[in-house]
Order: sequence, then C-alpha cells, then structure tokens
Amino acid sequence: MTDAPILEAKALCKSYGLVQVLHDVELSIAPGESRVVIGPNGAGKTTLFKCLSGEVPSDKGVISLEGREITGLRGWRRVQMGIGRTFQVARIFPEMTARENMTVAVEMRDRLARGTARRLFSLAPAAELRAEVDELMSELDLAAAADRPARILAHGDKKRLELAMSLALRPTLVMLDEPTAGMSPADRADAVAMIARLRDTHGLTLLLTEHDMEVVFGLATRLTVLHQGRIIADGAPADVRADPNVREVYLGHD
Ligand SMILES: Nc1ncnc2c1ncn2[C@@H]1O[C@H](COP(=O)(O)OP(=O)(O)OP(=O)(O)O)[C@@H](O)[C@H]1O
Repeated sequence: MTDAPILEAKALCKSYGLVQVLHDVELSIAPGESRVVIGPNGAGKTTLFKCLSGEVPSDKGVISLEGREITGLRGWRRVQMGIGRTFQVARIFPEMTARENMTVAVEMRDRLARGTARRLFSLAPAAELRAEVDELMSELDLAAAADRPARILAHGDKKRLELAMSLALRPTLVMLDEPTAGMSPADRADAVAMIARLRDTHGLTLLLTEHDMEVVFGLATRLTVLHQGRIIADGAPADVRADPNVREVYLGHD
C-alpha cells in the first residue's frame, strides 16, 4: 500500500440554500483502504458522497482522484476515471432483465474505452463481453436471476445487481451508500462477506456509509465520523470506537 491517496477532498463545503450541510470536510483515502463514514441521520454522509461522485457540485474545496483534480468534472467523467458508486435505493433499469442491465454496463465500459459510446445499443455484444457479463453475474450470485426483469428481483438481488453493474465499469474506488440498508441480519452477513471478497479479488478501494455496526466493524480498515457536516473523528476503528466524543454523538446511542 503506498501513501499517495486515491481520493482526496480538501476543505469541502456544500450548502442547500441557506443550510450548510458540509463544513470544510477533509478526507484522504489510501489505496486498498476500506473507509467507512459513519454519523447520525442528517450528518451529511450522502451529501458528501454526492459531492465526491459529482452528482451535485460542491461550493468550495478541492477533490482529487489519484492526484488529478476532479472538482469541476461531471459525474460520468469521474466514473470513466475510476469511481464506481451504488445508492441507498438500487439504481437499475427496472423493465430490463438482470442480464440486460449487466450487458448495458459492460457495453458502456467497452464503448467509453473505444470512444463509441454514442452509437445505439444492440444488447448483443461481442462474445468476450457476453462472457464477462456471465462471469460477473455468477461471481455476484446473480446467475439464477439473470433472465428475470430487474423490477421483480428480491431486494438483495437488486443491490447485488447494482454492485455488479458498477464493477463492470472496472472502478478503482467503489463508493457504497448503505449497502446493507433494508436487509435481514443473515443477508447483511452475506453481503459483508461478498463485499470483502470482491474487494480482495478486484483489488478495490472502498468508501462506504453504513448504520449497522456489525457491517461497519466487519469491513472498515479506517473510520471517519461526520456530525452536523463536520468530521469529528478519523482513524483506526478501535480508536474511533473508544473516542468519548464519538460515543456521545453517535455510537453511545446503540
Ligand atoms: N436536496 C436537498 N435539499 C435540501 N436539503 C437537503 C438536500 N439533501 C439533503 N439535505 C439536507 O442535508 C442534510 C444532510 O443530509 P444527508 O442525506 O447528506 O445526510 P446523511 O448523513 O446521509 O443522512 P442518513 O443517514 O439519514 O442517510 C440533512 O439535513 C438533509 O435534510
């Protein structure tokens, strides 16, 4: 692991109207880290993700990806540069089958790489792309759901499909916004094991938000605590867990 950060945010600020949601947020994520951002509801975690991924513009501050400034870049450019993202509610194409969803993602990655993204999609990609779709679907336990419309998939299948689609874009950093939200405890444990396995096999750096403490401490190599839009702690999970200030505003409520 080198010390040069994959993702860095400096003095990041964001307001919605008159309400300032992020105050001078500083974040530095090293390659191979699994960083989990925790904090009470409304702390600004999703807003931070949106600013980092380019879904909303930040008002002030600088964001860099592998040393290159990305602050003003649109979301799709950041995806192209290696940021993958999943959402609290899975964003998939509901009327297409799981396999068609995957095909769109794999084809898009291939077309962006070859500069042919504007051509019409046929959903009949080359054999090697079809093989890649099959491989990713079986890696994420989606083979049985492949030919079902995405809208009727079970909750966990939808979340895994969205994750598989983001992996199809071959990201270096994957941002997961509450990846186990709405799951049963058993499904949560499976999701943690799968995320850890994917991280290791694909060599991913992870940035997550999560409320479930078993998930947090099961995945985090480093924790950042956000409270009212400010970072109040950042460090090794055991140190953050023991921090009296963190216990006061968040962890002590468990
Ligand atoms: N589009 C928006 N317009 C106005 N205010 C917003 C908007 N999005 C979020 N907010 C406000 O910004 C604050 C931070 O919200 P955000 O969703 O980032 O918090 P969070 O830490 O992700 O919360 P949760 O854990 O509940 O998902 C909240 O007070 C929220 O009401």
